[in-house]
Amino acid sequence: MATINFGGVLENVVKRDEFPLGKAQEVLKNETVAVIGYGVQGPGQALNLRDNEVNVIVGQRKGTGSWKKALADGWEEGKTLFTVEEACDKATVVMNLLSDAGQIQAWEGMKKHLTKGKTLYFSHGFGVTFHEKTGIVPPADVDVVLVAPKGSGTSLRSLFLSGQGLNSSYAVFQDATGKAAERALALGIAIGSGYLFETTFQKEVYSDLTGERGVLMGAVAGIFEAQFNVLRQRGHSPSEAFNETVEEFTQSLMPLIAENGMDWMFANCSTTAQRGALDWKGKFREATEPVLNELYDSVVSGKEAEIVIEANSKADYRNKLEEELNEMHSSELWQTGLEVRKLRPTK
Ligand SMILES: NC(=O)C1=CN([C@@H]2O[C@H](COP(=O)(O)OP(=O)(O)OC[C@H]3O[C@@H](n4cnc5c(N)ncnc54)[C@H](O)[C@@H]3O)[C@@H](O)[C@H]2O)C=CC1
Ligand SMILES: CC(=O)[C@](C)(O)C(=O)O
Ligand SMILES: [Mg+2]
Ligand SMILES: [Mg+2]
Repeated sequence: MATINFGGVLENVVKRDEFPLGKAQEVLKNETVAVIGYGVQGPGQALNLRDNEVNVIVGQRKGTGSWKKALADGWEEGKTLFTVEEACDKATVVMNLLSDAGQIQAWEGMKKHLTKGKTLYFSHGFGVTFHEKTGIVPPADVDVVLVAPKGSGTSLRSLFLSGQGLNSSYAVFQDATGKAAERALALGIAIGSGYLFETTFQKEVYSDLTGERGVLMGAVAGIFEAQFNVLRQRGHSPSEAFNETVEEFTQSLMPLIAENGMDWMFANCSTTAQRGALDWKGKFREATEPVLNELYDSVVSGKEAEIVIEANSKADYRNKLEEELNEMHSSELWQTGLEVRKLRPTK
């Protein structure tokens, strides 16, 4: 553990140099780790574990698209690729990376195999926190832990391959063996996390649902649409509206924020821009803070969980999501984006 001063607040975090991969491998050396679900997080975590020489198998519904993806990634049926229940049976560490709605449907079948001393792992606090809606109540004699990478499984894999890592939170919900925290950290390091910060299942799900509905996805999508629309309505060309809303943000200014913070990005823009942005920033904060509070309340009340469970438990939930993403894809905004991306010079 390292104590870091985050802008005046002290917090304990776990870095790779204090919990090196060798230590994680030692903790996991007698474990059979089953990654259940091969959607987005499944491949990222399973492939990183495999490359880190952890004894890992995959459990997935046979014949699905994800099953085929697992085969294509080199998992072998009957050797390292099994049905969900078979993998849970063989495993000592069960990593539940099914979709949050899928976890509800698969739970009874998985629970049978969670015998004394095993570890049950999640990458989201959803199922356990909203147990009244999900029915996910782990047996008392298993360790229950969480490692939640703060980003897409796709990035978890690509950053691992480039020698970097995504930060993750970790939590212990139930420590039946006295080893739950050590196991959580070992798994966190072995899946390729950057640094790990401690949380609880409840705090993880509250912050995660807020973040993705808010700034990370919902808000950014909404504010892009709003500004693009205003510029188009005021007579600007698609090129101008798109470049001034999205392309400049992702290609020029966002990387500067990532590199050295918001003030650094501001400092690299004109004094004209700085003056105006500093003046308007407060207005945007005030306009959005009530919306974010409304969102947080909706998360805490369980309403967001209910909506997700109801929608994503339907047989055709993927078609419905795809339809909505297609609508986004075919909008003038994102069709402009498609063309603008093609116009990016290549080396
Ligand atoms: N997508 C991401 O990058 C992130 C996901 N998470 C969390 O990780 C977990 C997994 O998420 P994703 O990878 O996005 O899941 P996903 O939506 O890609 O689904 C994963 C797998 O679940 C399987 N599945 C769905 N319903 C099933 C059922 N009834 N029975 C058996 N299998 C079923 C699907 O075949 C699929 O392969 C979730 O708890 C999610 O909140 C956390 C951080 C980021
Ligand atoms: C990628 C991630 O961490 C999200 C946005 O919370 C999710 O996919 O659920
Ligand atoms: Mg998240
Ligand atoms: Mg999430």
